[in-house]
Amino acid sequence: MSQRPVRSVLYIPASKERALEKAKGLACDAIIFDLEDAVAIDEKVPARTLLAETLPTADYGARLRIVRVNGLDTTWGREDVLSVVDADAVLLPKVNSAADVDAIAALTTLPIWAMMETPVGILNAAEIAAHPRLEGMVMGTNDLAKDLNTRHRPDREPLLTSLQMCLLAARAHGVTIVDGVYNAFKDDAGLKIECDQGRDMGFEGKTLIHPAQLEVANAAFAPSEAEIDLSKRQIEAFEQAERDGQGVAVVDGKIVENLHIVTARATLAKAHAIEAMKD
Ligand SMILES: CC(C)(COP(=O)(O)OP(=O)(O)OC[C@H]1O[C@@H](n2cnc3c(N)ncnc32)[C@H](O)[C@@H]1OP(=O)(O)O)[C@@H](O)C(=O)NCCC(=O)NCCSC(=O)C[C@H](O)C(=O)O
Ligand SMILES: [Mg+2]
Repeated sequence: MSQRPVRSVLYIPASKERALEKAKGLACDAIIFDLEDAVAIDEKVPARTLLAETLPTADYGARLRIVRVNGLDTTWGREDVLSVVDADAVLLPKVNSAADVDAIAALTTLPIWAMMETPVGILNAAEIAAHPRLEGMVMGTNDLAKDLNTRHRPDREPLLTSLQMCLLAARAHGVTIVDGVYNAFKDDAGLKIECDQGRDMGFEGKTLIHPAQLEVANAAFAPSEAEIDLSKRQIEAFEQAERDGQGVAVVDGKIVENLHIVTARATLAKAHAIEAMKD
């Protein structure tokens, strides 16, 4: 899991100069500068050039800077990867196997993230997550829904198996993982439901397509005041129990063991990391 908050991961088409500028002041934890699906064919090369010029000098503060390149089987993929020097990670779309990660690893020394959005990729999630150069996974729920022939439903039931397989793989191998996008960017209520579902499942954040979605995602993936308060009380109670020679404490009528303290400490660490992002 990431030590840095990745509650809100905003896609920005790298062709849009205005959006590249605007992002410097947006409350997102991470940015995906997109050279792939958000960029029209005629704009691919100019967008790559613009991004290569922008990233070394632009101040994006503490935001994680991830560049999504075109696939290595396209005209642009290889040059895209070679052009990315100043970023925190390179994101490869439509990853199908660990061999795909090998292929991009041969072109860059930057950390690698993988889009999980093909049926073969989902079936190979464990070997992809286990790749030594892989640091993050991003669910591509639009491509996945297309390839699975599913229809979008508010409960995302047709996608749950795929989402959980990737989560299992990410958790098993200590890799960061964020949820897919919510296309209806003016529907805050629907976005909140999907963010809450993703948070409950274990995702660390959500990918977003519009600045209007940031607030909902940031709130959903941050520890709530109630969670922070409970974590503090659990730690206090457990430490007292230990001093009393006990291995278990009780808080709000529920047992608290060492494993709960691991979660409580992680909750407080995340809250602190989010606070630090504001500096
Ligand atoms: C969806 C959009 C095309 C809407 O654009 P627009 O009509 O320009 O929106 P607004 O007029 O409401 O914009 C208001 C201001 O906000 C800025 N803006 C808009 N979007 C972004 C953004 N993503 N990042 C930064 N800034 C943004 C505008 O410039 C306006 O600023 P100002 O001029 O100062 O008022 C547009 O939002 C958009 O292009 N979004 C990104 C789409 C995208 O990246 N798609 C690809 C990723 S999704 C995907 O591929 C997932 C995956 O692969 C899968 O398979 O699921
Ligand atoms: Mg996609």
